[in-house]
Amino acid sequence: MKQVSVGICGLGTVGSGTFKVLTRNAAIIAGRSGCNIQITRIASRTPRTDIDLGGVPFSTDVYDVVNDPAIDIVVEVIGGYDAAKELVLTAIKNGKHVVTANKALIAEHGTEIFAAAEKAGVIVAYEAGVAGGIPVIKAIREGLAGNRIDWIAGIMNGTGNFILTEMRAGREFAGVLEEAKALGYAEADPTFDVEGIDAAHKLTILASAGFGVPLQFNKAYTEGISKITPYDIAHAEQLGYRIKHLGIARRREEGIELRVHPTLVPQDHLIARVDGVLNAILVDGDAVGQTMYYGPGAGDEATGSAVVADIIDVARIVASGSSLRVPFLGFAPEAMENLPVLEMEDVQSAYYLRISAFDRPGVLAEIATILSDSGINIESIMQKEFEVKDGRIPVIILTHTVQERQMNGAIAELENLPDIDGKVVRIRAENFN
Ligand SMILES: NC(=O)c1ccc[n+]([C@@H]2O[C@H](COP(=O)([O-])OP(=O)(O)OC[C@H]3O[C@@H](n4cnc5c(N)ncnc54)[C@H](O)[C@@H]3O)[C@@H](O)[C@H]2O)c1
Ligand SMILES: N[C@@H](CCO)C(=O)O
Ligand code: NA
Repeated sequence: MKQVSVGICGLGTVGSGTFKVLTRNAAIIAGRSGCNIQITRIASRTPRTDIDLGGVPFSTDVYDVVNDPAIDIVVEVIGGYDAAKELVLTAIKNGKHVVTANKALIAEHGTEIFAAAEKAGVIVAYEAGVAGGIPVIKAIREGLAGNRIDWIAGIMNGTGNFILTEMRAGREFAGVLEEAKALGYAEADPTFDVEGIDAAHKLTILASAGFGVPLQFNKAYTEGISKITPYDIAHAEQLGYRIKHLGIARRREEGIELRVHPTLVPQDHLIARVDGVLNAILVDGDAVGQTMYYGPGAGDEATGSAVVADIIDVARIVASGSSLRVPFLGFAPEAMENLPVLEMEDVQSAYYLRISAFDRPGVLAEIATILSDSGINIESIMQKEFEVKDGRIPVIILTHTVQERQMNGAIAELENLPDIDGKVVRIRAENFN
């Protein structure tokens, strides 16, 4: 049996989950991989006294792992950018395969890292970075390899979904975020979760693997959930929708839509039922139609499950000596297409609007005229007399799909009306057609 030696860098949530899964399921893993996979070194800045490392040498310097000539696979689960990038590039230079859970690193520096790995003839695997334990990278790069993928959309941040789920049950934003941090779901900087940056990292990777376009995180549109109010959650429900924080990547002839924002989804769609820390990714392929991948998007052993699957993949390839590998982003580098990422003004979406109108006769007609003159069709409109407060009444509108540019123009006109008070609240809506 081929010996494969693994070194783990970072013994936090994911590092410890990986250690536990690899250790507990060693016999199953040996059976599946045909290899004797052993953890031979662990390094992490903060030692853990709560885990029995079974005599595996531990140090606080990750370069004890990266520079150990006996190690075949380096697992990078320290997180962050600079130190992680340096670690990964050094491991590659040292001829080691890398398994990482670091989507920020791949989304922002993947092009450089993959090029270095290609040159060195080593593998960089990152399944754990996208939707944690859900094998969605495997599904897209391998299971759906025969399809032209047209769009990918989903809940790709567990912390954000946990917050929205608990807010629907009446809890306050800040308290739920504290709980998500304590449960180990949140990023080191939780604004990455709340403001959609983490989801945009994952979406960037999914779009590349799905469409065969370069990683373009800096072009992704990112809007968080911190401005979502219980009022809008309740009114979306009354319209038959639920608010979810979605990443949406759509391939159109003229380019790629790449956007993360709160989104109204139909209550009877499966995705509306995905609650708590769970994630779900919908992938639409021309041959297969819509498929959905659902499961835990964060957590120690759930994420460890994906890290270990990548380790097994690498071990099988190392053991077989095969040079035929799944390309890092699912397409041969020379087959990647330089499709542009569309400006946000060019994306197409339906919209939920909340307008604070002075309760005067004719105001609804004024609103309807502006929307209709802008080519925007109204799907439904809601106004409740009993909600009048300080002479203002909320008007809730759901529109059909339009170009964001049209909507921006209409909103600017609405906000100029003397009968409208303050800013119009807009939340995009999606029907997955
Ligand atoms: N927590 C999750 O559920 C989850 C899920 C998927 C992906 N991820 C990703 O996995 C990575 C790790 O996340 P985590 O939640 O395990 O973080 P964590 O903070 O729990 O663990 C990171 C560990 O690495 C150590 N570390 C950090 N920098 C170091 C350095 N320069 N040298 C040595 N040790 C260092 C820290 O001391 C800590 O023990 C991140 O990239 C994160 O985005 C996390
Ligand atoms: N902070 C991330 C971890 C998993 O990538 C989340 O909540 O989804
Ligand atoms: Na995954």
